[in-house]
Amino acid sequence: MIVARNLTKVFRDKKRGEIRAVDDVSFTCEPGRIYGLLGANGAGKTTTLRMLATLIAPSSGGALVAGLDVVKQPAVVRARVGFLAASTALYARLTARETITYFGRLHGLDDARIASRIARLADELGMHEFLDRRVDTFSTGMKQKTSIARTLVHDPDVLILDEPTLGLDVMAARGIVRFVRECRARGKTVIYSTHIMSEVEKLCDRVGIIHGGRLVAEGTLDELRARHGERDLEEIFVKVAGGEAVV
Ligand SMILES: Nc1ncnc2c1ncn2[C@@H]1O[C@H](COP(=O)(O)OP(=O)(O)OP(=O)(O)O)[C@@H](O)[C@H]1O
Repeated sequence: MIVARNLTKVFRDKKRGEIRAVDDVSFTCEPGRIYGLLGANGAGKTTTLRMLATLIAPSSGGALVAGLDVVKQPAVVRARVGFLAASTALYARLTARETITYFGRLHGLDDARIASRIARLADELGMHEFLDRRVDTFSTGMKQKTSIARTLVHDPDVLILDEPTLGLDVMAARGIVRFVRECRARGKTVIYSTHIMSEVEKLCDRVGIIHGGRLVAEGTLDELRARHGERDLEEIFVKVAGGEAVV
């Protein structure tokens, strides 16, 4: 479960001055549910996810992730969370299996556990054909599957996925979306950031639309449709986030 309460992050930038990248954001995502964080470039999605994954500390407010406080217990939170960053780099010279093993060891897993996790993740993500090939021979889709597998090697309860289908072709993106659905069916708590409306409509149980660092609309798709008198999520998005960005 993820409970964000008044999450706020202020950056101080020499040129731009004070930037309220995330401003008073509160929401809840239950286990077995996918929460979609929808926003344009620069809206504050990545900053929100980085606070939930304990990579940066909030300026104010806080969050409970898997029942743990991100500010007071960051190391324990990290053990329970899999964070897929939008710009994950992989070591070109390692194979997929070596990459996942490396991250498994960083999480303190023994070799038998790592081998069984790799077998399972390779089944679920369709990775068997390229597990023992070097990453520098991979397509973008293969790289993304490897990044996801290394992110989830420790079988975390909470998945924090920042634009997981960015740059993928339709078939590769569908494979990732199917995998995320299966994670939900197994009871994982998933937060999924994207700017692709159709993915939110297909995948997410609740949606938060973030604009200029603020959560400008929040609820199930049906609630948002009823509240804004529109069926199409893109129309709702333009209504609530169509103005100039605040930051
Ligand atoms: N370390 C930082 N220092 C200064 N400003 C930052 C920093 N990180 C993010 N920002 C600013 O905070 C705002 C929100 O950025 P963020 O990356 O969270 O947006 P986003 O919704 O993830 O966008 P995108 O879809 O482009 O990744 C932007 O104005 C960005 O320039």
